[in-house]
Amino acid sequence: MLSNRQILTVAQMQAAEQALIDEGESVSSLMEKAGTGAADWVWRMAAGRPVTVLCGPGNNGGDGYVIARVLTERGLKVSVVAPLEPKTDAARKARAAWGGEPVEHATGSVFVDCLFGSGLTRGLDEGLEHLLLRLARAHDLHIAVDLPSGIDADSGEVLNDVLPIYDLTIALGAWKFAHWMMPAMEMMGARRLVDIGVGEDGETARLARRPHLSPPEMDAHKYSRGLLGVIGGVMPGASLLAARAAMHGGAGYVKLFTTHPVPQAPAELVVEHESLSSLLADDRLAAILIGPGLGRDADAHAKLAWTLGCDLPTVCDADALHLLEPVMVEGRTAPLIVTPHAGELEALGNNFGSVGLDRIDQLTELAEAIEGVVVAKGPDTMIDAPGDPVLIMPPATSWLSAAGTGDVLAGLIGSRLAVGSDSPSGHAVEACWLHAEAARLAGPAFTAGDLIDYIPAAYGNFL
Ligand SMILES: NC(=O)C1=CN([C@@H]2O[C@H](COP(=O)(O)OP(=O)(O)OC[C@H]3O[C@@H](n4cnc5c(N)ncnc54)[C@H](O)[C@@H]3O)[C@@H](O)[C@H]2O)[C@@H](O)CC1
Ligand SMILES: [K+]
Repeated sequence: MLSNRQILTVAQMQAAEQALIDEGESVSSLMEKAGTGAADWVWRMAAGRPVTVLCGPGNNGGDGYVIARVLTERGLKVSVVAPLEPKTDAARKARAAWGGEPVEHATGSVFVDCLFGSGLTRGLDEGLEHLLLRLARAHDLHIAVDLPSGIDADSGEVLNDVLPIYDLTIALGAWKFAHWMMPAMEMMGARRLVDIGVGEDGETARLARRPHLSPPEMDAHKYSRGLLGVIGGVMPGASLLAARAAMHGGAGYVKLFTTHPVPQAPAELVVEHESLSSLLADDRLAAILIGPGLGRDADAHAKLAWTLGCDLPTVCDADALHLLEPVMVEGRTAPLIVTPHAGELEALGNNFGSVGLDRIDQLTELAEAIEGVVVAKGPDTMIDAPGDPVLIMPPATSWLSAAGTGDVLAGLIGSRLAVGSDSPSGHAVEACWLHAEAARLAGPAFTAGDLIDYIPAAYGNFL
């Protein structure tokens, strides 16, 4: 895979292609690069077996004709199915250069979908949907070129009810959002990127880079490594999970502030029962986490308002996200990180006036509104801070869909924020990677408690 991590919208991709054309490329020369690069991947997958290419009317179809030509030249048996005539000059030229005759139907080993790419404007009509599914069923291996046909490149929305599942998706030029967003990413199989010379643009969304963490300084002590205060509430279990995770996330000292008994707290975790105002007055506190197990009553509301008013670096998760209001973040200068899952993102959107938007716009508007970092959790976790490019985490194991894993992530983000060696969004990224890596190491069917046990080993993999 190329190191190119940038993720482009269709409009940005078109602008990037235009920039290459302005520098002397042509649509045909780009198509030749894209098609040849894709053909290399198909060639490897086919391993000598027959290939069927489904070509659509646009330049995605044009890529298909290039693939058909290259693989034929290399001696593979290639069939082309072309339900619609090529409509662009480059696609017509690519078809002529292939020079073969399309067939109505083909069976074989490898099916290559070049029906539509980033130019898809609506779901496939019944005839094309049936053809796509029939061809997919008639082959063992399924490869999508640029994008599986029938999905929206910018939103990752699947526009038809039933579409094939692919073994490999070959992105051309740059990743599109759909490659890394649900539900589309689930049907793509492995993802590979073919370089056609698109340059890096620091402004665009990107895949979050794997972090490099450092061990503590030689002269470090518990306070210099960072003191995190976790504020508990009516459900002690959630804040305890967060605090336990935080103890392994890099902070040198974790305290749990709660008025409720915490019978299972480990000996290393300091549990304080004094009033919140006196606890938060400790000027050694490097960061605060509030939300897991907090509750949503008037007491919880008051705790949240007081905490945010202290203007310390703060992570808000879970219940805090339902209670958070614009007035609570007004005038703050310290970093703020919020960690909503889909439902909490909706609740925050309602409170901060970012409703009726798609997920990316909601994420960026919310980051502006809170003047802080938003970690939109899910199988396609996205991270945004005002003025920064949107970051998307590579997918983690689906075994993370277990109760309490969000509390563990919140604890890790709080811990990294207390360490304070990077930007707040950098710390959010570190925590997401630690979380995903711990989950990978934990194997199948773990609980949130099990996950915590794997954080030190995960940490070791980023040192
Ligand atoms: N523009 C360029 O410079 C390059 C483009 N490339 C390829 O070109 C693709 C984009 O090409 P296009 O913009 O031509 O788009 P597509 O090839 O995705 O298809 C667009 C065509 O399909 C029609 N269409 C859209 N949705 C339809 C539907 N549901 N049913 C029937 N017809 C539909 C459109 O009216 C248009 O004629 C990329 O995905 C990539 O594969 C690559 O060859 C690299 C270079
Ligand atoms: K395609």
